[in-house]
Amino acid sequence: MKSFLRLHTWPLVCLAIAANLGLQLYLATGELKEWAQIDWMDVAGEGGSAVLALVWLVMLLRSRPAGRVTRLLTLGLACIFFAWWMDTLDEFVQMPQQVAWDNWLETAPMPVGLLLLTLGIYHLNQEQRAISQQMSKREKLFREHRLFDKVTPLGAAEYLRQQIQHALAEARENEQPLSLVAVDLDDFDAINRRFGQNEGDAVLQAIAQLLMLNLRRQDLLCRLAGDRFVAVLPNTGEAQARMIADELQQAVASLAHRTGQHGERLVLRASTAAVMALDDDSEQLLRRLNLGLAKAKQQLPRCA
Ligand SMILES: Nc1nc2c(ncn2[C@@H]2O[C@H](COP(=O)(O)OP(=O)(O)OP(=O)(O)O)[C@@H](O)[C@H]2O)c(=O)[nH]1
Repeated sequence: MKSFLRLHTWPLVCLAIAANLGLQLYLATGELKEWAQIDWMDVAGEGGSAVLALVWLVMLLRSRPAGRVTRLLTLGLACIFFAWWMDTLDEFVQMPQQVAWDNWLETAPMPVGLLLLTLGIYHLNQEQRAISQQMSKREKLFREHRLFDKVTPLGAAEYLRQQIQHALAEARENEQPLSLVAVDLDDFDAINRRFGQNEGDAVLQAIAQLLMLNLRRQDLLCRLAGDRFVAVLPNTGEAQARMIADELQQAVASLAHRTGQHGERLVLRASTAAVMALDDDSEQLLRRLNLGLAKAKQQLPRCA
């Protein structure tokens, strides 16, 4: 609970301030109703809805990683909670006849909240479709458990090798280019040492999801080893593969990953390499890719 509160301090504090401001405003302007004037059915309906909106908000914040979808859904639910909260206060406080802004406070946040929620659900849907497309590739060989990684939902090294062989054969048959891109986290070992293996696993999972979302429908992402991911890019030349590698590198650098225990923000960086298949077989192609990555790593500034 403590770590949850620490992770989501800002949205929760802002919501508490807004709810409290609403309460203070009503108390300063109106008069508390007599016990007999209170409509308890309305209190139960509107108050219950406000509580449910708050429960949804907490469930959302507990289950989702930070990002645009989470922000939109959080804002939407916060507006909906606020509208129901103000509606509930109305049952306890009699506002003067001439005051009209209380109606605005009760009704205006609701359509705004629903709009934000709709936008959030739209982007969530896009995100899920991208993940499902990647997952469906995994399901093709679902029974071959050993081919799949234990930490991320990706194919492991052997699966990657098989898929490169298939992709090479297909590329030759269709006379199309084929490229590979590798993404390798920089100084990942330090995360394991500082935060432990479980946090390291969480980072690998977040990176796997992020890379999948940034690849195209036809691409296949696998985890080659440790913190090294490889994407197979059908019908892609070297220049385009290089561009995709740069995009993936930027996506990693802008990921806002926070540790599960203390909510510390981790700054992640990755090195990338891109190669296009020439006359090589899958092993030669992977070797060239690893060489490219070793070169990129050599250019990194090293800590003393
Ligand atoms: N948490 C976690 N760590 C892993 C896993 N597989 C490998 N590792 C660790 O990943 C680290 C990889 O270390 P290195 O290859 O030196 O990579 P690095 O620290 O990113 O260094 P550079 O690549 O040179 O920047 C090692 O500490 C491995 O123990 C895994 O499944 N989970």
